[in-house]
Amino acid sequence: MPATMEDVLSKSVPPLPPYETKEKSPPPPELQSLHFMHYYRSLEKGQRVALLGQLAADYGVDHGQVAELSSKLVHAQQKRDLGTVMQVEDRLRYYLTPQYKVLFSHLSRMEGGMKFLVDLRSDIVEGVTSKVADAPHLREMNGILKSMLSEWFSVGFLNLERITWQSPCEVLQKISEYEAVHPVRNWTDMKRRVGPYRRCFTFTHNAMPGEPLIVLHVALMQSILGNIQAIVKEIAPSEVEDGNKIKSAIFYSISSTQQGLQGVELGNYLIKRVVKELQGEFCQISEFSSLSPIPGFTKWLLGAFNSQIKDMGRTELFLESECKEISDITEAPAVETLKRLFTSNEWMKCERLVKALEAPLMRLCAWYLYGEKLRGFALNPVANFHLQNGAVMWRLNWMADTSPRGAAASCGMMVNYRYFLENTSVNSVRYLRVKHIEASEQILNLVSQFRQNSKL
Ligand SMILES: CC(C)(COP(=O)(O)OP(=O)(O)O)[C@@H](O)C(=O)NCCC(N)=O
Repeated sequence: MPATMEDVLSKSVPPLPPYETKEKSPPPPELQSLHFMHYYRSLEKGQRVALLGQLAADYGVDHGQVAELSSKLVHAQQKRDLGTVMQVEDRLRYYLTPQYKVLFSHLSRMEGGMKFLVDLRSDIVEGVTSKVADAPHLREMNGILKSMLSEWFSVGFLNLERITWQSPCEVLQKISEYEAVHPVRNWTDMKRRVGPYRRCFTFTHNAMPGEPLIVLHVALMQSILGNIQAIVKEIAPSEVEDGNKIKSAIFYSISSTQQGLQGVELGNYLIKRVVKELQGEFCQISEFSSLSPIPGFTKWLLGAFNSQIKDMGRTELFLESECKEISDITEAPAVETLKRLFTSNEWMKCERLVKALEAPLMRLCAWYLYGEKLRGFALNPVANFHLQNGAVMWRLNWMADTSPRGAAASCGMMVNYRYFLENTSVNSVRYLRVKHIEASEQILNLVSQFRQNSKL
């Protein structure tokens, strides 16, 4: 008779030891936790979410115990009995521990257990976002497991590894497969990314050997670049790397490889750690900046454009003079041209059109990055990531990525988020606390041009 979820859970989730013997309770038999791992892995995706929902709901906090202790605490406070208050608070702290936390702790100490927990959290994250399971309990379990993972994957337990052409082939293969920003085309491309004037760093964890947790690609240049083709398409230089030429580090791709570590902020830690590494290697290096894509801009622009056409029969995103110039160049109504613009990169081959579109698209994109918000934070996820890290929205670049991918995502524009090392902490706090976006004069000028010339 196959075991039911309830059987497996009741046998493999160890009870919270009584408060009085919490220090002396032996761990549950490893077999129990192993059984849970094997059973969980045997389930289909949908069954896993159902089990997680049941685990979260039935093996969480003992609410009865918490309620009883809470009333005891109120009573002790009313009697101003500090000794009892302290005792009851310590019990309360203990009994606010969900039962499943004991299971997670045991799993983390088992062979392959950490990777299992990271993958389990990935399923929880998917369950929470897809809302298929008991959301409040699942959200609580997601938070508990995230904070446990944040401790287990804090910087002190992470290994910074530099990937080179001499790294194991399987690691280079993984780096290539994990690249989520500028896909690696072939082994020549991969060799270029770890060759002269390039660095590739990862964080690894001893509990997940051979698994790069997050990958950062860096270009070492004489100045902060505003064009990705100059980085990813360039043929490897014949010259040997000359450290004296290196003044700037451009972070041109960063990719997290474990969805289960979402929210653990590995990207922020990796960037800051790599900055220290590069400062140690190159005494002249003084500038640190990303060269970031702007995923979602074209889609946002098309949405705003279509709703204006639908509501008013015309667009107010572009000046009349701009529409006229576009229509003169294409000998077609500006609206038709602009619609084509958002769905193909043909316009990039027409020099006059590229020139005519620069001013409007740059001011619209600056507004999209600086003005469009989600719960008060930057709507664009890449902007939000770098601003959380304390970077400055520093420079918007025209024709920065003329690949079909760059054209489709953001009409070919890219942005530099610059890390002024002495200001990142202050900028990060201001962004997270009061949602202030630190931006350069170029960005602010483009935003004020938007406010004067375009209407959403
Ligand atoms: C940008 C990335 C690396 C941030 O990862 P991380 O620091 O772990 O984010 P989080 O812990 O804040 O969720 C991650 O969101 C990612 O891989 N995004 C897709 C690729 C990209 N660079 O936009």
